[in-house]
Amino acid sequence: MSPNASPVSLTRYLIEEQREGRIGPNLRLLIEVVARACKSISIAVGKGALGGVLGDAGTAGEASINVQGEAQKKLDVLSNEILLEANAWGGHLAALASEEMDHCVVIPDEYPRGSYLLLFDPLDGSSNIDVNISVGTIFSVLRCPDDIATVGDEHFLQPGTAQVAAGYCTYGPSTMLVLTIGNGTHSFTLDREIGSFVMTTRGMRIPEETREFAVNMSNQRFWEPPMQAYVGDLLAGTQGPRGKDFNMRWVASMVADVHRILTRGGIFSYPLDAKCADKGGKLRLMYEANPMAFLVEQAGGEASTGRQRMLDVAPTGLHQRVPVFLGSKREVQAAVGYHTRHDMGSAA
Ligand SMILES: O=P(O)(O)OC[C@H]1O[C@](O)(COP(=O)(O)O)[C@@H](O)[C@@H]1O
Ligand SMILES: [Mg+2]
Ligand SMILES: [Mg+2]
Repeated sequence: MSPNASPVSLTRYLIEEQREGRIGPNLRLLIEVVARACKSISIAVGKGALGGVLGDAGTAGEASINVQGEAQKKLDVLSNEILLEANAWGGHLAALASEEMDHCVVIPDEYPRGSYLLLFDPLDGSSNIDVNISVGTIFSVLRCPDDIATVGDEHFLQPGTAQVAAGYCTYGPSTMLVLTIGNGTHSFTLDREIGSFVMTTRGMRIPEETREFAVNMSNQRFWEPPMQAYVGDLLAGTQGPRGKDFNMRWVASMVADVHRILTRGGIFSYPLDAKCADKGGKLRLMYEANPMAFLVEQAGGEASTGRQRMLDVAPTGLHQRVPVFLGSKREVQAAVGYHTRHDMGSAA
């Protein structure tokens, strides 16, 4: 446990925040339900091959494909079902949207309509499931407009600044929930013996400077010129204009890469490249980039598309993709600088 952490459970933390008037009882309940679902996913992930949950979803040799055109893993489908079932009874939610579903699921009329919208990436880093590397769940909470007759996908299309809560759960050597309700970013570690999340860092802070970057280098030749120039200068180290050597890490689970950056600094980027340019990027705005941007800003970092603050992007689709740069403030500003200078026509 970090020296500044108080030994409080997630439940107690949320009750304190409610007492302070920062959240209402419905948002508290919603976060508790998501956390409970994450515990179930953690158990399924932890069983691995013994639970029969590894490998691709689908039957009779036919791959199951999601709305993104990506093959689903069994755990993608199972995690999605766990989150849907946990939230289905209503009360706190009006509708849910997921990476794994084409459109939102609206809480049926027979249940009271809640005041929130929940978005999630039920299992992030799917390519790592079968090789026992950390994966995670990412979630974002928005308010549901109250002057509407029926809820639809369009009501989710709110900028990241409208998020009232965001978080992720990482299923690694330990299971950790990292949460913000707009009052700092805090981490909770699952105590498996007692079955509850216990706060292990209150107020995570990302160092402003870094010597570590995270990017999939195999895409280098597909990047735009400003990204080529930026990473070229990182690789030049002490011999180049940055004047320092950089280290590189790439887990290929956004949750794990962002968790490292929240813990010890760094910059994470999934830039625009020629392979994904027609889609706008690789990572999804509503349930990957925006919740991570909220967490990172609340920890003193920055998050950008390279050309715009991430949280200011006006969404146009539930599954919209964006380029992503996030992490240590000065390093994100440096990466954005290359894009700005390039777009202004000067040498990056
Ligand atoms: O395999 P690549 O191209 O390096 O992409 C890795 C990225 O894709 C993702 O796995 C996408 O998430 P999903 O697994 O939820 O589709 C990110 O977690 C990760 O940062
Ligand atoms: Mg993902
Ligand atoms: Mg996913």
